[in-house]
Amino acid sequence: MRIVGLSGGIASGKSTVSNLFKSHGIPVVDADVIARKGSGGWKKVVAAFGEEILLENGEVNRPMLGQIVFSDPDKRQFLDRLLAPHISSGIFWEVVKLWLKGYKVIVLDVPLLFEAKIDKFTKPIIVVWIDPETQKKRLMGRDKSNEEDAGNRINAQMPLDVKRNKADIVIDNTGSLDDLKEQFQKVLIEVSKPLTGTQFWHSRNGALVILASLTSGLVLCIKALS
Ligand SMILES: CC(C)(COP(=O)(O)OP(=O)(O)OC[C@H]1O[C@@H](n2cnc3c(N)ncnc32)[C@H](O)[C@@H]1O)[C@@H](O)C(=O)NCCC(=O)NCCS
Ligand SMILES: Nc1ncnc2c1ncn2[C@@H]1O[C@H](COP(=O)(O)OP(=O)(O)OP(=O)(O)O)[C@@H](O)[C@H]1O
Repeated sequence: MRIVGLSGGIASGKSTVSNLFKSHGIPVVDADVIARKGSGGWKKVVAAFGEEILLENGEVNRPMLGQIVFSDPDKRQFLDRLLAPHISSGIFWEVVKLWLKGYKVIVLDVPLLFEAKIDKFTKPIIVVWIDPETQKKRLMGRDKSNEEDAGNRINAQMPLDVKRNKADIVIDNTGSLDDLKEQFQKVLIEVSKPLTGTQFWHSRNGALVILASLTSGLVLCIKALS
């Protein structure tokens, strides 16, 4: 199985690229662990930040929690530590489900792929890059936020240029959506190439071949001994 890593900076265009993968039939696992009411991550967030962080329907008020953690680095690190095990196990089980379904290529959309050291499990690693000015503009436009708030969120992450240097494939999303789609076509060809030997043996079909070989080997041994 090929596990492609997808990362980038805030508002650099990861979700837009994710949607392109999905529209081409490639499943995307994302790291959203606190959304579901009653989940382990949700319970920890409520215990740590209080019920005032909840909306009337019991879901986490994400803009409110974002406001709290992005204006206080200690609280953000605390939230990260709280959620890290849930993020890892959530991703792991989603990958297992897709493996069982026989998918050969899947994408992990993880904003903090490098920070959380999940990059070592993914190949290739795609980073959606954008120039800093356009990033701030798009972030402020999308979230209707001011410059200070946008700056806090951008500064909470590893600099995008550092992420770019760690990438196998860089998508530059500074231009138009058509530019992005053009680059995406090349990326799609790259990630859809035949699996390498290791990736094949790590896929469900590879595991079935191993199982079938072991079973027939065992049967032959038993026959030879009887
Ligand atoms: C802070 C929260 C409530 C904000 O929720 P909201 O719906 O407003 O934003 P969303 O989840 O879509 O995140 C938007 C972007 O913010 C950035 N971001 C999110 N969390 C963090 C963080 N802890 N540190 C740095 N950047 C972050 C990412 O680029 C992300 O793509 C939420 O992101 C959260 O719970 N974050 C902590 C855990 C987490 O999901 N970490 C990122 C996954 S590895
Ligand atoms: N090439 C583009 N041209 C113009 N707008 C774009 C382009 N790509 C993305 N956008 C817009 O920029 C904003 C950020 O994009 P998107 O939500 O995909 O980023 P993201 O990296 O997933 O963000 P986050 O880190 O906050 O989850 C959105 O409003 C999106 O519609």
